[in-house]
Amino acid sequence: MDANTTLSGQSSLPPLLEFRDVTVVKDEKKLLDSLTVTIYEGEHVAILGPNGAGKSTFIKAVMREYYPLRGEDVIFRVGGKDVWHVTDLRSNFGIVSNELQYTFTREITGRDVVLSGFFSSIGLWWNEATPEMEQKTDEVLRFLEISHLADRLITTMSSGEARRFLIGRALVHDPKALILDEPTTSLDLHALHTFRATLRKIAQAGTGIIMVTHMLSDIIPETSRIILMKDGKFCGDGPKAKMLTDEHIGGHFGVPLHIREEDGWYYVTGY
Ligand SMILES: Nc1ncnc2c1ncn2[C@@H]1O[C@H](COP(=O)(O)OP(=O)(O)OP(=O)(O)O)[C@@H](O)[C@H]1O
Repeated sequence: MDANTTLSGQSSLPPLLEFRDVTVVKDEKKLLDSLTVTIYEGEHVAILGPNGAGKSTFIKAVMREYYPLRGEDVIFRVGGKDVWHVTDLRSNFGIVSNELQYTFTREITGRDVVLSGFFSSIGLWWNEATPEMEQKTDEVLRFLEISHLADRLITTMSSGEARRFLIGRALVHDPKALILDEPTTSLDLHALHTFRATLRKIAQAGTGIIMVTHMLSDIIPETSRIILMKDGKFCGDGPKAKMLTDEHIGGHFGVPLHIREEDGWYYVTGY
């Protein structure tokens, strides 16, 4: 429990995300099924679920790529507001996903990838970059300790290096939370180590981390809350130590397994 959370589990900070009874249907298939959740500002949350659970779809709903079916009880609120211009959502959420990384195939530098966060674009419209944007970009590059790589073309970087520039791109708006969709896919051990250190630094600086993953080893020690997702539904939600047990996780993924905790990190063996 962090300093901003009361014994009842309610945060004293304002809700960042409030969903009630959110159902998303595509091609006559229910991708999200009556999701109800409140995530508070500054909370570090991992949403765990097997392949096809609906994790990426949930993120798409948060970013208003998908809208829920209408209903009397439905709440679909971000930062206390029901209606958003999609670009304004960026002040609440910075997003990092593999999907996004694959779109950066053009020959632009790491610095321009970060700067492009101001335009929600892949490339840049040069004449629109203001001195304030340039300054913020430099600040983010320094914070992430990637200034020395900034002039390299993104296409010549390793996956791990490129991933950190994508985080930079997501951070230029000082979002209240960073949303990460299976962020460690294709990272080697060294890249993983650096990436995790970066995430911890962001979490400790006060930006919420909301991560969807099927890997327990992705969950940084700062994460306090685990939400379990399967078949488009949330089927468990609670403090990390209570949720990350052999019984809960084994049952959720449908395999016998053993979970071991070491220095705040969780590892799965025996499956
Ligand atoms: N636009 C769509 N139309 C129809 N079905 C879809 C659409 N998008 C996703 N799905 C289906 O919805 C289910 C959930 O997909 P989603 O990508 O959200 O799962 P996920 O939990 O992120 O999975 P993974 O861990 O494999 O990335 C899958 O069965 C997927 O095939």
